[in-house]
Amino acid sequence: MLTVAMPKGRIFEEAVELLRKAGYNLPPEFEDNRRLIIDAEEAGMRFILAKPMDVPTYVEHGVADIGVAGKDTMIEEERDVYEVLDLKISECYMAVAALPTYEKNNDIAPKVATKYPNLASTYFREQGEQVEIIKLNGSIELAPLIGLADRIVDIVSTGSTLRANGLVELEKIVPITSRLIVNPVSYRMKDVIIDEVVERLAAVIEGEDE
Ligand SMILES: Nc1ncnc2c1ncn2[C@@H]1O[C@H](COP(=O)(O)OP(=O)(O)OP(=O)(O)O)[C@@H](O)[C@H]1O
Ligand SMILES: O=P(O)(O)OC[C@H]1O[C@H](OP(=O)(O)OP(=O)(O)O)[C@H](O)[C@@H]1O
Repeated sequence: MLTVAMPKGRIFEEAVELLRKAGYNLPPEFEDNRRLIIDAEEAGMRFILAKPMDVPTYVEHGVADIGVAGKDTMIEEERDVYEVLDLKISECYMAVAALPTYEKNNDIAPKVATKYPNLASTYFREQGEQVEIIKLNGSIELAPLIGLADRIVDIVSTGSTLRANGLVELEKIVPITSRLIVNPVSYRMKDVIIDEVVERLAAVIEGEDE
């Protein structure tokens, strides 16, 4: 049995679709979103359904052999796991945004609100800019509107959340897609089954790219 950590939320459905296309027979329990552990005996897999940001933690600790995680989560969490395949799902990017009236004032460290404090502080350090990071857990776009922060670092996909809140994108930081990640010990012990999962998923992804 392979234990697979899956992110609840928006990646979940796309990841399930990918696994089904790769020939894994997943039971109807996948449509019941209150279940946190689902056995898919035919596929030889047990799925655990975690918060997206926690998937690398489960995989690093080895309670899941493999998992699906956004690149954003991988950058933020820096867990000791292997990233083996770009699943090319849940495409988006990380960006800096602000109100259109925002002007840089080099004398004061601007406040930056984000759900990704590590990613954001690394980015601004690399830019040579000193900022104060304010960690929030969601609705990041609210921060500049009510004066909590000067800028935000957040995920952009269609851009409609920024537009709806009158914010403008200032810089793109990094493109994001979901990745297949693997626990290093599991990869040694279960290399044959894990390689098969990687190959089957890769074949579907390549087929969809054509
Ligand atoms: N607007 C988006 N479009 C495409 N992919 C996105 C978008 N927002 C987030 N993602 C990707 O999906 C992952 C999970 O996002 P989701 O919004 O489902 O969870 P979350 O906001 O981290 O969790 P929760 O809201 O349960 O705390 C992110 O880590 C990112 O990789
Ligand atoms: O460019 P868009 O297509 O509008 O997508 C971007 C939005 O999607 C995500 O938020 P989510 O819906 O996960 O809500 P959250 O703010 O609670 O994280 C992200 O944090 C942005 O707010």
